[in-house]
Amino acid sequence: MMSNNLIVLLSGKRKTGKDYISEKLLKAIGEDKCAIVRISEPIKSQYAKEHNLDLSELMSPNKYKEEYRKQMIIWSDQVRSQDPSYFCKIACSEAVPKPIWIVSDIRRKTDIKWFKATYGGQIRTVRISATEQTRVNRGFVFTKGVDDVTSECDLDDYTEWDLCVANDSSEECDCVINKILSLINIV
Ligand SMILES: Nc1ncnc2c1ncn2[C@@H]1O[C@H](COP(=O)(O)OP(=O)(O)OP(=O)(O)O)[C@@H](O)[C@H]1O
Repeated sequence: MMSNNLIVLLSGKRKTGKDYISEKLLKAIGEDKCAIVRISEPIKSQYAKEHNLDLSELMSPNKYKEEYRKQMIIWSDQVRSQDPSYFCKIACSEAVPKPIWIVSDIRRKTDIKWFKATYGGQIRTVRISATEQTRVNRGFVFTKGVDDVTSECDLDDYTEWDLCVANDSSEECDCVINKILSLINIV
């Protein structure tokens, strides 16, 4: 990436709308200036490779993916115990160079630490929330081994967000997009 560029780190619990907001931001900023970076991509591709699985199935939001979610969390934690920023580094090295990156799935304090240590003042952090009822309406089902472990809970007590936003409705979502755009000085 060139200097003076920005990286927006998005965090939020399952079904708060991280992907949804990332796609809306991408459209609002424009694909010429912006790319979505997913830390889950190298996790899935490396997991698939090591376990001889079909990556396209693993990437799709279906039952197959859900079955492997727990196993992938355990496997990726083992990798992280050797190198906490392993997947962040791969995701960034494989990302398309653009002035603005939106990292759609920040889950750990060590992720934020690595991004800040590597990209310094280019980082903006955003926490997305939604009520439990909203998340349930969007299909959230509490799953042991997924929703009660570090990957889902590590950032619950993080307080240094540049911006905290609620995404419970389409009206709120427009407001969320505008707030993020003004955080990165695009409006
Ligand atoms: N503001 C909104 N208005 C309407 N639908 C929304 C809104 N935000 C999210 N959704 C819908 O809620 C569902 C969950 O959103 P999304 O997949 O973006 O969540 P997520 O935080 O990325 O979840 P996960 O961590 O499980 O991947 C999707 O079907 C999405 O279209």
